[in-house]
Amino acid sequence: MANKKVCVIGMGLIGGSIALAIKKEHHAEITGVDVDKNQLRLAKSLGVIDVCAESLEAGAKEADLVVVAVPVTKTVNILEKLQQAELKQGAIVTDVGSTKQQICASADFSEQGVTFIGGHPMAGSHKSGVQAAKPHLFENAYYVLTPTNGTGMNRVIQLQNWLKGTSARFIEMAPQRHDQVAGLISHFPHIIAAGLVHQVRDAGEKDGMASQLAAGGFRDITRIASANPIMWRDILLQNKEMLLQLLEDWKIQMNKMELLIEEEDSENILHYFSEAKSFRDTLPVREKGALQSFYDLFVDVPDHPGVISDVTGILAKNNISIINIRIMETREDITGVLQLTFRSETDREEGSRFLQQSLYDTYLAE
Ligand SMILES: NC(=O)c1ccc[n+]([C@@H]2O[C@H](COP(=O)([O-])OP(=O)(O)OC[C@H]3O[C@@H](n4cnc5c(N)ncnc54)[C@H](O)[C@@H]3O)[C@@H](O)[C@H]2O)c1
Ligand SMILES: O=C(O)C(=O)C[C@]1(C(=O)O)C=C[C@@H](O)C=C1
Repeated sequence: MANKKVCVIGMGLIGGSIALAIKKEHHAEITGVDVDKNQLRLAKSLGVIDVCAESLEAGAKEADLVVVAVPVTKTVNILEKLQQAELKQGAIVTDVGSTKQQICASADFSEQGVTFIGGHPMAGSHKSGVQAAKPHLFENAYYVLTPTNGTGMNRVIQLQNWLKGTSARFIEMAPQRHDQVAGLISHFPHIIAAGLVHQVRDAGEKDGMASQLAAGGFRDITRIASANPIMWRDILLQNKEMLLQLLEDWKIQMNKMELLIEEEDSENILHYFSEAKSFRDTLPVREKGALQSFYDLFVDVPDHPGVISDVTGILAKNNISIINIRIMETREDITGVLQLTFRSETDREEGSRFLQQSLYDTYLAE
């Protein structure tokens, strides 16, 4: 799509990643808008956008596609402003918000000859800001679109075409259904993660031992508590009814567990964990979406000082980031195994290639 224009409002993690994904597939000029001028300048210097807009209205005016990527309460304000603004006839406006009902209810562009289609790429990170943006952030993730009955099929296809570079899997859903599902698998777990962190903090242990020992499991289950608090405050406020219902269900579940422990009901405690394990084990592991997925690579390493920094150095030199590294127990025939965790299949493949070029043996699990 040559000579086309895209406007991305909100130059953070998601806006930046969408802009990069669009750049991969289209020769469009991308204009960025952000209230934080530093983020906007950074986006320009990183090559995420081509132009910094002076204002929301100026940025959106000539755009064929407008993507709103700000916290969800701000999304509603911005959509209202866009409805008062001059937009290009036939443009598509979309958003990336983690909630859909209030946003979609606030978007009526019919008088402007513009189509609004709500969207939510169901992958992300606890990091914020354009510096964390990646073109492949949504690779293999579900990308929910919420067209209404009146949205032409060709408009949905056009939007999917714009977003082709995300390599995401599009799925259509009604806004209400989206908020139910996202509440269950994303919004509510966030409350629990933050709650667990509060529980440790409030225990107020003087020797700080619990924080010091908080390792593996605790860090895994609470990673998302490090996410942007403004983003999550807004999500909770917009999905109020569903979250209140889920809190009620949770209390019932915890009361049940309280009783089982009180009664030392070993059979049913075992049953509770076994059932959870069976269900958890059936969830897709190599796909993003409801659950974040990671891509592991195993590397045989000799027992030699500096080997870890050599491996990480090779990856860093080639701009491949890893999100975790673990030294696994030594096997008899070789001296050590490093488990490297990548964010995407592409990163893992590239990482493996560069390490093999440096004569490391790499392999996947199983
Ligand atoms: N982070 C995730 O994992 C994730 C995943 C999918 C969807 N989302 C959704 O994406 C949206 C953006 O999240 P993010 O993680 O990119 O946040 P972020 O904090 O990285 O970026 C948000 C950006 O929006 C800007 N902004 C705020 N108000 C603005 C306004 N009125 N006008 C212009 N710019 C404004 C901020 O300055 C910031 O640069 C949210 O709606 C969130 O629910 C987030
Ligand atoms: O991986 C993370 O850090 C996320 O929290 C990503 C996550 C999620 O809950 O899965 C968070 C909010 C978004 O709306 C979509 C994805």
